[in-house]
Amino acid sequence: MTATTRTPGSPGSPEAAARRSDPLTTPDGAPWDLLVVGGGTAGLVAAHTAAGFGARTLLVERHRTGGDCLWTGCVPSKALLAAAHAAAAARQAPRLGVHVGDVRVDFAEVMRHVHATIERIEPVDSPERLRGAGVAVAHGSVVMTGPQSAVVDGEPVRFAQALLATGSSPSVPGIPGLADSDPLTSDDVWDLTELPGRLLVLGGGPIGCELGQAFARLGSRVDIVEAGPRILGPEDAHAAALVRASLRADGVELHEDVSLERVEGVPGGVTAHLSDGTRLQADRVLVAVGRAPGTRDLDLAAAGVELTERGHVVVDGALRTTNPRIWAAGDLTGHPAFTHVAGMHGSLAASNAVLGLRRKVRLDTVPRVTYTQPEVASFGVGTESDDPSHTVHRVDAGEVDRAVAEDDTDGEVAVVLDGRGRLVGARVVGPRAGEVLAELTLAAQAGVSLRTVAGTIHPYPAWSDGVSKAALSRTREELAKPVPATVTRVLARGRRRWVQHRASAAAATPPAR
Ligand SMILES: Cc1cc2nc3c(=O)[nH]c(=O)nc-3n(C[C@H](O)[C@H](O)[C@H](O)COP(=O)(O)OP(=O)(O)OC[C@H]3O[C@@H](n4cnc5c(N)ncnc54)[C@H](O)[C@@H]3O)c2cc1C
Ligand SMILES: NC(=O)c1ccc[n+]([C@@H]2O[C@H](COP(=O)([O-])OP(=O)(O)OC[C@H]3O[C@@H](n4cnc5c(N)ncnc54)[C@H](O)[C@@H]3O)[C@@H](O)[C@H]2O)c1
Repeated sequence: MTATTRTPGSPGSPEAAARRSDPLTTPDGAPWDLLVVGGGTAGLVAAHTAAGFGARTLLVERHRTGGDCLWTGCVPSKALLAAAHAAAAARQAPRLGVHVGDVRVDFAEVMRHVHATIERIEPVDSPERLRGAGVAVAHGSVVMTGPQSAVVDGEPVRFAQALLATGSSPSVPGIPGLADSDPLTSDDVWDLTELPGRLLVLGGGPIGCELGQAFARLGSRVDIVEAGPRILGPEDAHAAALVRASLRADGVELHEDVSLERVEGVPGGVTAHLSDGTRLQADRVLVAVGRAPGTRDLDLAAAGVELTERGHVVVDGALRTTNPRIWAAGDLTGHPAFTHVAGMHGSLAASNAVLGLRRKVRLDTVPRVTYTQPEVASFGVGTESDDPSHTVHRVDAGEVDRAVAEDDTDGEVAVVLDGRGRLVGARVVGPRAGEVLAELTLAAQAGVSLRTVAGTIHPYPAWSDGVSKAALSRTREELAKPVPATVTRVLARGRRRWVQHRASAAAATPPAR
């Protein structure tokens, strides 16, 4: 934990290292081949890719490289969930005959684990790693001044091409009294030193459900207020129902299809007034109602880069903006806001820019995983598709022996096929759902048929047995159709006659001496 014992900003501290800037001009004064704006996942991967191809690349980051994922997103949230799920596993152990006594959570230690996790991963995303790969790194805020020019904290910089990767930040709605209640967001919840006794989570999307469950399992009394009809809106009703039941078992109070009308400060906390008349008391409010693209301060109009109504950068399938010399990747594009998308798109946009390619993004196989318990993982067409040509094959976790052995059967594997039998979507709910889904994502991406998945030997009793069973159920259904059923019956009958014929021929032949 040396980083926390140094004086912030002192020479040699991580803060000072993050602020060290390379010159904004190339050694010969020519424009940069690629200016990368933003050092989150999209910018980091783009800069590494471009420099790897020999492009003279400058990355400018205004805060700290690593972006949302490392400092305030995926990494701390999964570290917090690891502690929360460990507490829940200890509490649930008696159902397997294991008694661990009272479970005690030390929140300060949990947060030390969260920050130690960030610290262990940080070097991978560091300016030193970028410089080692041949990327020049500068600290500062970029503002565009023209189609091929910008300033970094007022200093001019010229580029042949640029790649925008400024990400997104939490939205805080203008609900009366909310701003005055000092609400937490995913940006600063990691600074908490004490577990809030009562936490009101506004928004039941992935952040609201993951953090709501985490805080409940660590000991907070949690209310989640979701304005939409149900939590985890893009997932289907069955997946949401399984997560809802699990959250309730953790003691979370869910208020779905209800909005927060106003927040009133009271001694020691707030009273939240909901549209159904409910009043909730809370010590803190955590706002998780979506994110706004980081495009406001860039003066993109000066560069000829158009924005959508919601402020996302307009990009074509090759991630080129309306300025043909400027590309964009990550959360600011409005593509699914995930680290794996930001990374893949950062790499693709950089290769397109530097090598003059026109490779296109593919969005139909983008996986999304919510790391609640049960975990929910899906891609492509949902199981509630109203296209009559789509068929859905489901396997309940109760049919998966591993789930039975672990007494964890609240889940399922479901695959969606189009009218031509192609895999166009899948959803897995249960332990390691993200890992289990990966095989199906690859199959859809590579155009591998479900019959090939069914014919692949899956280890028993792995969680992937559910995928194998779903694929086999489809194959059996295919074989039961009139034509294949007739063909297989005819083949079996013919084979039986042939075997009988050979047996009687052998019986009629005298044995050789
Ligand atoms: C709580 C939470 C949990 C999450 N969990 C997951 C998860 O489990 N899995 C997953 O795939 N995704 C997860 N995400 C989403 C994921 O973090 C983002 O999709 C991803 O980090 C986006 O990367 P990015 O590069 O587009 O943007 P960012 O990481 O936001 O990077 C943008 C960078 O640009 C810099 N910047 C902005 N403006 C300027 C400027 N003018 N000049 C210079 N620099 C600038 C910023 O300082 C920032 O460092 C989570 C998000 C949150 C909030
Ligand atoms: N596991 C993961 O991959 C993961 C985890 C967390 C976040 N993320 C990414 O971060 C993004 C942002 O997450 P998020 O959960 O903040 O946003 P979100 O947009 O995915 O969900 C926000 C939820 O808040 C609800 N909502 C909106 N306004 C509201 C209001 N005034 N009151 C109550 N509810 C309201 C919406 O109906 C929605 O259900 C996600 O879209 C996701 O891409 C990913």
